[in-house]
Amino acid sequence: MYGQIVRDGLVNVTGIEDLGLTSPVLQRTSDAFFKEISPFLLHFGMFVPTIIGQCTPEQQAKWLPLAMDLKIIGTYAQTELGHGTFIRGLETTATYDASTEQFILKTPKLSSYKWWAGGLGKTANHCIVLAQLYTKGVCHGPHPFIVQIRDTETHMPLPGIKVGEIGPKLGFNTADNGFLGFEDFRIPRENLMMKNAQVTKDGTYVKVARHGKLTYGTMVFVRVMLVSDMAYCLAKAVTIAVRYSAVRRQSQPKPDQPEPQVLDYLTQQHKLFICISTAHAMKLTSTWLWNTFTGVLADMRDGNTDTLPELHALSSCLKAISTSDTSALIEQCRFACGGHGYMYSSNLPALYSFATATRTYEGDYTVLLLQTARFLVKSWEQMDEGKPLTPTLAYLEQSRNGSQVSWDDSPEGIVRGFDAVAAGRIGACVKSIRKHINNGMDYEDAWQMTTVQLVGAAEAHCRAVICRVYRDETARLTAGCSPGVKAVLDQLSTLYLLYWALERTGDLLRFSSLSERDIENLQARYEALLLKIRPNAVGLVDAFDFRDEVLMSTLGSYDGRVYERLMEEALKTPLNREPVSDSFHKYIKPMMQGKL
Ligand SMILES: CC(C)(COP(=O)(O)OP(=O)(O)OC[C@H]1O[C@@H](n2cnc3c(N)ncnc32)[C@H](O)[C@@H]1OP(=O)(O)O)[C@@H](O)C(=O)NCCC(=O)NCCSC(=O)/C=C/CCCCCCCCCCCCC(=O)O
Ligand SMILES: Cc1cc2nc3c(=O)[nH]c(=O)nc-3n(C[C@H](O)[C@H](O)[C@H](O)COP(=O)(O)OP(=O)(O)OC[C@H]3O[C@@H](n4cnc5c(N)ncnc54)[C@H](O)[C@@H]3O)c2cc1C
Repeated sequence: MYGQIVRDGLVNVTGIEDLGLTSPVLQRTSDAFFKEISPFLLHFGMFVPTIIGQCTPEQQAKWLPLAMDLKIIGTYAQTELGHGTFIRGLETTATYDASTEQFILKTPKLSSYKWWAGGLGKTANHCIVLAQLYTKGVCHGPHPFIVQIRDTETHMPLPGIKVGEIGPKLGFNTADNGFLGFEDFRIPRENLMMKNAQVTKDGTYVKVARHGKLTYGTMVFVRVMLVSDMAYCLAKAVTIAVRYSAVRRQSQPKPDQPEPQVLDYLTQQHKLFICISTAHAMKLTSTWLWNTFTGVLADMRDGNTDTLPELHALSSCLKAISTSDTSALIEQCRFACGGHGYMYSSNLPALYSFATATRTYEGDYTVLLLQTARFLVKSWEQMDEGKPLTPTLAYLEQSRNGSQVSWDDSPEGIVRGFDAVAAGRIGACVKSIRKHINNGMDYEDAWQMTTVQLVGAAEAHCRAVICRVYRDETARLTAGCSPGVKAVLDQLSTLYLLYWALERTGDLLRFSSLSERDIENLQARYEALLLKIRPNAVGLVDAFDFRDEVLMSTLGSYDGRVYERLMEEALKTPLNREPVSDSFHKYIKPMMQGKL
């Protein structure tokens, strides 16, 4: 099994390398080899980006060619058995020994063991290790080190290294996630990645970065990438589910009528068409976020970190919401395919297990939304002090006078409605925190007592950002399209707004003049729009243009031969190699004869 995985991974990687392509393409093409992920994903997805983001030019000149030519294979080992979210609580230490100009790595107890790094179990021979940096008796917090853990010739773990595979998981089972422990393991001083902080030969710590959190930069990059990845995963899942729903005929709503395609049921359209819209919404938002990200990087290259807090807040909530929505909607696609959606050969289980993992790794959902909430509350307080708001929070101004937004069910009006909900929920959080403080709580406790509302406020902010970006980008990109294409894409973006307006009627009643009659109108418009989209549903998923080799699905193949493919796959299963399993003779027959 593992051997096949590595072979396929290398065919994929070397094929991409020969074509001179980059890691996102690796992620895309690896889908033709793996239903889950390549064992080399962490190498290209985090090890290489960390060398680029955390190393000096001299260090990059040494390590980057080795990594890009696969002369070394790396991963990213930050999480430990005892800590994943709380990076400042990581227990692995790197203590500088000036007499030898080395760092001594230690995992002082079991909970300090690195745990989870993809590819660490059996594939990688190097890794990025986040460890608490000690020099001259002072701890300077977690810093990144590049560490060789295996002999590049024999692949044996180096002396002082304990490494292995963590065992089966819900998914990601082609990633050999591993554990790693250090017993007084020495590395050269130069293996501290020194772009943002340095240690001189005599052990003096020199802070270089203009911002205290640049060590967390790789995580911001991956969070930005994952929004795009989620769009891609959801597009695959809804392609499978819509194509299957066009093939599947079931039940008889009208006597003496043939069984209809299940795609003709309004409830099926309700399950699936939001998935098509959301895939588009996430893709357009991910491109917008990527452009924001590259803009902030450019600012930081000019020494300006002022735009980093907003990027952190955006990448945190968009990663949280895109992964949460995608996990839920891929499961909805599975539900829409009945029993056959539960078959591994449908590929929906693997897509779900990948997406639901992404809701956790690279930053847990709740934790990241609270990071965004921290930025929202700070922005509200700055607005109160008359300071300017960042672009994505301009809508807070409308809440300054506290007047209720009048409901307008045009697409632009619905977008403004979501702005009002976000502003209202952030304001309610600020009010709650201030109430608790006035009642004698300190700020930290007042914050903790408001965290349920803060998570909701961050989600509302994120939803408002997605709605606005999706609406604006659709208008911009369809300006040059044919009327027919423009009409269909406008239907999808309007469906997204109507769907979420109906999901959030409580908030809209609270923070806008939405009435019960307005809700009835929204529901009627939504249902009518589902019917309008139905004729184009298969064409819309075909437009995602997934080859069968990438979709890897008995239910979603282009030719629609679902039952034949299900049976073909069933007959391949090892249990069907012999008509009678030897377990019959060993166990069942003796049991039937009372001999067990
Ligand atoms: C942020 C934490 C939760 C807390 O950190 P802490 O140090 O305690 O800070 P705070 O006290 O909370 O805040 C202090 C201030 O710092 C600001 N801050 C915090 N973080 C950042 C940041 N990242 N950037 C900037 N600023 C930041 C914060 O706002 C405060 O500011 P202020 O005082 O309010 O002004 C932190 O502990 C944390 O981040 N925890 C989460 C841990 C985590 O994310 N771990 C990830 C481990 S690695 C992992 O999980 C790997 C998984 C496998 C990945 C596989 C996929 C990889 C490749 C994907 C490539 C896909 C390609 C496909 C492309 C395509 O589809 O096209
Ligand atoms: C498939 C997979 C692959 C991974 N790959 C890697 C890898 O390659 N490299 C790597 O370093 N790591 C990796 N990880 C680890 C991953 O980054 C962590 O699991 C993730 O960051 C969550 O941290 P945790 O496990 O400590 O969860 P915890 O934070 O312990 O979460 C447990 C609960 O505590 C809650 N919680 C925690 N802190 C707070 C708070 N401040 N306020 C409110 N609630 C809170 C969470 O919301 C959650 O409900 C991987 C994980 C998975 C699942």
